[in-house]
Amino acid sequence: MEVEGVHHAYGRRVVLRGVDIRLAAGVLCGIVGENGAGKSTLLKILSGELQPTRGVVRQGGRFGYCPQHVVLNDALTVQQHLRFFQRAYRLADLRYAEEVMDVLGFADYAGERAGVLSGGTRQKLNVTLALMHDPQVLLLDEPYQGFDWDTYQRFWDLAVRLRDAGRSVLVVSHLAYDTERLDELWRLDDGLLRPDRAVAA
Ligand SMILES: Nc1ncnc2c1ncn2[C@@H]1O[C@H](COP(=O)(O)OP(=O)(O)OP(=O)(O)O)[C@@H](O)[C@H]1O
Repeated sequence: MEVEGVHHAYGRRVVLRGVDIRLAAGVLCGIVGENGAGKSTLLKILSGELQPTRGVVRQGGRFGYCPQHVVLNDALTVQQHLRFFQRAYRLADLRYAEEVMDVLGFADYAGERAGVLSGGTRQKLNVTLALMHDPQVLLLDEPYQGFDWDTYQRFWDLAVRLRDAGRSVLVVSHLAYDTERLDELWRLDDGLLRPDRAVAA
């Protein structure tokens, strides 16, 4: 995925002022920035949910997008969500989804309606729905919000595993914890992305 000169404004509020980034295969990349810096706006543009005011986004292959705000249907069970997305992604089975559920530790909730799940469990489902078709490019907006410590650790293990399997993983957060797990770290500030630290992979 390649992004060149992306600008975005909401009315007169300019949020992005020329963002460039290249997300290579087999790279685990982080973007940090203060609240309101424009991180979610950038991810919405990368995922195609939002059209930039100006600039180019080039992407190839399957991608998975985990939005910051969980989008679930409270009346449907976890299993029904998986089936719905299985159809949308045209998957033959749910084996990989079930593997991700095991890693995130919520396989026991398959029969529960989304409306009764705890915030952290809703987020686990949100992440699973973004991952279950094994995308080549993964865009994760504050993916570990509400996770307990164990799940948080397992989430990072999974992110590293996906990176090692050649996927591009982009994690956006307002907190820069665990930066040693990342290959690249960028800071979004004043509408521009600047390298915070670059580690040779
Ligand atoms: N639909 C919108 N209309 C108008 N302004 C918006 C809209 N969405 C976001 N903004 C504004 O754009 C700026 C960037 O918002 P964005 O959600 O991208 O920031 P963020 O870095 O993801 O913040 P946070 O860490 O709090 O999630 C903020 O000032 C926000 O108020």
